Amino acid sequence: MAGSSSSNNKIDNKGANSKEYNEQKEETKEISPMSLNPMHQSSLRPQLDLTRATIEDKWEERNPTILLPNQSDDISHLALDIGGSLIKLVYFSRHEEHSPDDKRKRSIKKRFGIPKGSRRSYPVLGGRLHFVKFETGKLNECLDFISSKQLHRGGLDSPSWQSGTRPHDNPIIIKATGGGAYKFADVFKERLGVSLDKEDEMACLVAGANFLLKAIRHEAFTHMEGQKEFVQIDHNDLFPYLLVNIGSGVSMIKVEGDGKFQRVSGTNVGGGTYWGLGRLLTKCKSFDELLELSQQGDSSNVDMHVGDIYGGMDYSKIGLSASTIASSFGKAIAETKELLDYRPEDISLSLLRMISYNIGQISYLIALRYGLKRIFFGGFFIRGHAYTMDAISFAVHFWSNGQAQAMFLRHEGFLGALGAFMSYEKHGLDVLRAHQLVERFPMRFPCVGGKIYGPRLGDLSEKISWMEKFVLKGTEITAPVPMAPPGTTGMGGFERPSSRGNTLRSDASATLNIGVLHLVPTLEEFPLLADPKTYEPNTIDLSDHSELEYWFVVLSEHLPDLVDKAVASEGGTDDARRRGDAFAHAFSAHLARLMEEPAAYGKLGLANLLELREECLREFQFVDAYVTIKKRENEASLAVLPDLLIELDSMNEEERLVALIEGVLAANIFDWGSRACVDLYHKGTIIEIYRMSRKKMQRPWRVDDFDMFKKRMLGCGDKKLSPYRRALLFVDNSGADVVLGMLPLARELLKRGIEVVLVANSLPALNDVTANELPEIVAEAAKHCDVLRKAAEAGGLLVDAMVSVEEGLVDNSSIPLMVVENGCGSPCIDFRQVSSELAAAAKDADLIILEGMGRALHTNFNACFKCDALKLAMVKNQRLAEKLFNGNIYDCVCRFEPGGELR
Ligand SMILES: Nc1ncnc2c1ncn2[C@@H]1O[C@H](COP(=O)(O)OP(=O)(O)O)[C@@H](O)[C@H]1O
Ligand SMILES: CC(C)(COP(=O)(O)O)[C@@H](O)C(=O)NCCC(=O)O
Ligand SMILES: [Mn+2]
Repeated sequence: MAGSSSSNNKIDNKGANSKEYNEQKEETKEISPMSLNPMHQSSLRPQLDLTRATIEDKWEERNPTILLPNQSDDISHLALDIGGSLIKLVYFSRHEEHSPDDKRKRSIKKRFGIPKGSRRSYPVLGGRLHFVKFETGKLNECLDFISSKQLHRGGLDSPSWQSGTRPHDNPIIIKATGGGAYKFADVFKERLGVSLDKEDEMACLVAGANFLLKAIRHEAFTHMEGQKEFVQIDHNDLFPYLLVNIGSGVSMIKVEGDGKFQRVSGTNVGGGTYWGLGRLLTKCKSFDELLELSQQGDSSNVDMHVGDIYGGMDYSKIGLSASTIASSFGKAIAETKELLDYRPEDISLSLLRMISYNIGQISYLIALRYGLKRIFFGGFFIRGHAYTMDAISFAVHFWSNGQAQAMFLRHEGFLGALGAFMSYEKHGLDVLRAHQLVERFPMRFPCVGGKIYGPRLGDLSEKISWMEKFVLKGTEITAPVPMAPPGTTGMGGFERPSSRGNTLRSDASATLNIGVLHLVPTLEEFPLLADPKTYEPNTIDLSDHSELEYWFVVLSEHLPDLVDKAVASEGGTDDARRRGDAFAHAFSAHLARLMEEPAAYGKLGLANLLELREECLREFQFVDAYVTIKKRENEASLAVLPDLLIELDSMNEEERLVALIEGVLAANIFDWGSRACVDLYHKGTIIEIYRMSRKKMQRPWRVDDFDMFKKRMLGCGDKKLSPYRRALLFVDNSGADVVLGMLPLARELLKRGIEVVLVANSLPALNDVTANELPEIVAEAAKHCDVLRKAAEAGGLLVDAMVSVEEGLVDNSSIPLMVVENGCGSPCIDFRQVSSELAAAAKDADLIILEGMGRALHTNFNACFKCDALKLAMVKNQRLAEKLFNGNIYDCVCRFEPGGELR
């Protein structure tokens, strides 16, 4: 059970000894090679130095990069909110998600004229935002942290820090808000040599809240009776709202727009009251201890209820049931009892309820007074604690007679710090939109049963050795992303919030339910989505617990095989094996956490889970787990491609079109992510399995719109429709899937005069082919096929042709075959966030072909596009087949959906 800190749960961690350790202590990290790269210099400071500025990149006429050689890098990427109880830090680290600017990319850029996003104007893009907090009483720890990471000098990746040269006439200025910005200004100057640039606290809270509500999907949620539900806020219908920030004290702010707000009220009974009174009354040593006590409490031993006054009866005339609290702490008037006669657990719970109800009630009254329909609660008093949120929600619901509802924010306590960070105008964070933000959840703290047992896990080797120590002890590991206690005690009812689990997740780095925010400038919304507002990528929402349980088992069972492949991909060395085992433990821990609290990382769909697995592999430095398999399958498939093309060419056009679609569906069987398929691969060679799969392709398929597609392609009788101009083919797996399935289809489209863009992953995921790998595969295929060769040349895919493209020598009369990356590294695709290449290529496209289970079924099965869409996949999972169309494993889907005016 979590929270049972028996001695075998504890280890001797580096610098942590065998006791629970303060998680905020951080060791100085090594400078990564990436950070030494001058390319990673940030180009901003308060005053831009434009001397000797030059313009880079001749191709980017529209938005050339401006190099500022004399621009130093000493603006801070750190902002602070120093409150009465806690110091909150938001800091930026530069981690550009770099892929080499290769020839393929350059030729695509040239063709589509893709700008480099808004990077130049907003230098904070291309990195990560981190959220950390410290107790104000332990200011030194905070100063040590800043100093160890050199955050006040622009971070460890700042060149000015590495060279040790900082111009003395240019003082370091850090944006700070909260009372401590005044109170501790001298300490910051003395210890770090920085000046705090003070920003108004209320303005920061509002700026932070507005940014989060607009830019982060699933930031706001309701919490009633233990149930968390994310609320999608319409950006155009956000204002006005009431922001209630529950810190040490409470501020209530009426927000009417960006920078348009008024602090309309507040109360001195807040988080400081709970912690302060609670400490005096219970002798607790920490806020978390106090909160944890409340979870074992029974407040009826302390509170006076209506029933206590009315002889066990309800006071129904005015709608008060016997169990309603009539007077918090009212029972303590008994003269016969002293403080020690009360259980600290009961006191803590009573206090928590008293304060939460009081804040909820006042908030509702204020919202009523100012005619505000929405109330958002922030501040660290909430601490992602289910019971606290339920109590506040209950109060709002109770006093408004169900008319109003409380909403909470995932970044609850960081509003002010985020607002202060945004006040660095040149960072341009405020122009960021949801599609440029990706939240990730790396392992950060050694955590067992929800408790932290050591300092922040700095680098990979620390992560691995921590895992190994715990494995040796046979202890259950849970992912070190804290979460709220799960479940309810069943004590529910209207008068008593029910979510009182037995565990309290550690307050690790204060990142309760929040991850690291990646700011990715190159991501865009896919322009062909019919309705971006209602688009939901996930077909399967894992909020149905049985669904989550099923996928938990599927992914857990697949792990040993995945680890074997991953380890082999890195040469099977001891180091790779250690990383592989650590990855397995880390991913299992994520799964276990999500089983307990499905909303811990935001709204969870199957696509998120599959992506988490790929990210977790990358975290343990597995660059491409299926690299060998992919290579082998590509070679085998390329060897039989010429025969297949001859066979296809001998058919009439109708037969050929069926054979091509059949071929795509049959070859989609090569999926190393499917348990059933992997078992199958032991039974024959790739080509044998491919043949077997093709033989079984009898129509009608389970979903069979082929005739509609055929009519659109070939026309009907004398009636011919104008051909498509450009098709985007979202390819899936390496080997037969792409070589024997999608390439022949691409060739047919090219022959019909349709431009083809192959859209592939930016990063590896399972055995999916990547955009980087495709030019070589196409080049091999082109050796046996003139159509492909000419098209690939025109599309700048062949090495010689690439040079010609750069020199402008390519014959533009041929129909081009191009390759673009999709911007993701997952087996699924979320069309809200795709690469700028893909977005640019989509502008003239009038046909989309989505292939494979991940892209066409797990995601986008229900997606609508502005143009025609063909969704092709073989279902390689029994449950999914049953769920989607009452079908069976190996059923095939050929779904054609006319878009735009035809729909
Ligand atoms: N680890 C913690 N230590 C102290 N207080 C905490 C902790 N976690 C949550 N809290 C609660 O959060 C309150 C502070 O919230 P915060 O939003 O940071 O306000 P402030 O800016 O006034 O410090 C505390 O008064 C306490 O109720
Ligand atoms: C990850 C995948 C979606 C990839 O499928 P693909 O897109 O390659 O057709 C698929 O392998 C999958 O759903 N696997 C888990 C289900 C199973 O093992 O049955
Ligand atoms: Mn795949």
